[in-house]
Amino acid sequence: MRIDRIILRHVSMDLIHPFKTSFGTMRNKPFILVEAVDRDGISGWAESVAFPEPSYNEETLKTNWHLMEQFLIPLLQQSAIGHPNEISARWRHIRGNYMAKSALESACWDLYSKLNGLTLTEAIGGNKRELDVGVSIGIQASLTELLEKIESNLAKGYKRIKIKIMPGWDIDIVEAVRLRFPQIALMVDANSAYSLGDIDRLKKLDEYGLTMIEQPFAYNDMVDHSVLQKQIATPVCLDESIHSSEDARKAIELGSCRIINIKIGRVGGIAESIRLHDVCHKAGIPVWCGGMLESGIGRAHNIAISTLPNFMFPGDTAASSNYWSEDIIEPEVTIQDGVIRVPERPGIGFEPVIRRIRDRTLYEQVFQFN
Ligand SMILES: O=C(O)CCC(=O)C1=CC=C[C@@H](O)[C@@H]1C(=O)O
Ligand SMILES: [Mg+2]
Repeated sequence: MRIDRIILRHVSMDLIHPFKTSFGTMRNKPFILVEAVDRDGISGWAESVAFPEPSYNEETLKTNWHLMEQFLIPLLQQSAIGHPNEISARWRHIRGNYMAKSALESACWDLYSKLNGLTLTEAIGGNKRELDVGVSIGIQASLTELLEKIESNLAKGYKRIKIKIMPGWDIDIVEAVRLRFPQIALMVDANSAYSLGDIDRLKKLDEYGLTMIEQPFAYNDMVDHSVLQKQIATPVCLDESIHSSEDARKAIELGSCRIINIKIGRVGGIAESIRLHDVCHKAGIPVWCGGMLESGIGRAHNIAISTLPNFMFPGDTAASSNYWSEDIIEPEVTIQDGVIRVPERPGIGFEPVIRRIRDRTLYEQVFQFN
């Protein structure tokens, strides 16, 4: 691949519904959109999933822009890239900043796929043509509103319901949801809202047949999660704690979890996501694809990674209409009976709509390659 230029755009999209978790409420999603253009004008696309505040991890939109501009793009400018698998080695001396690395590397995967007439799924080595899909529902103003949201999402066909919990919005809520919907695939995500002192409270969740309890403890913990996992039957799923395939190996070794949520951005890109998937597959630990309220472009990457064989649970890759009045891709991501059909067009398989992107771009910068 001979990249001619990389364009970074600061894009902002309004969510159609506020999304509340244990660490805050989002009403708007600002993010960095990456376009990698080759010398023949073919573009590869991806987005950074870093939030404007360091609430999910320590990265933000601004730290990402700084890392891309000052360190990561200059390393890509040094020489032509053969295969996107080579990219992570170029910046292995740069610590962390996984979401910044992932956005650039993933755009190169899309470009590489298009230049070689492959779908991103084929380039990654995926083997599925359709995916079961779940939906993640934020903390609501009341239990009534939560039950209504679950009802409406089940009616749309979603195969799994994920609800957020935090102290004061947990056991009673899960009990009421399970009472109303005794058979549904139900999971909870605590986003690190609890600590070991809450272990007796969390043990009560074992009574509700949850598919998993996601990230109950600190965003950088494995040890306390292993204490909890030994005391509950419900699988613990790690999200924020896992930044690499090495983290996954250690978490599995410690018995910290029985399931891992893979987010391409959180682990530094597609190549590392594949390595993480393979470590878990070998250890018999199933994975699924989490979401970060992405636009259709990030959603397209999530669809492709979810086609790998050890992605065993419905992911958070809900339809575009669950987030946006209008997405920035065509066609939009849609579901039929809770299933997404994997696109068979080259690359990410969805076309970015330049006019809509322009209408939502607050600032852009072009980085010319020699
Ligand atoms: O619909 C989606 O994109 C998933 C949303 C979601 O559950 C999350 C997004 C971002 C951070 C967290 O709040 C949470 C998660 O941890 O999975
Ligand atoms: Mg999570």
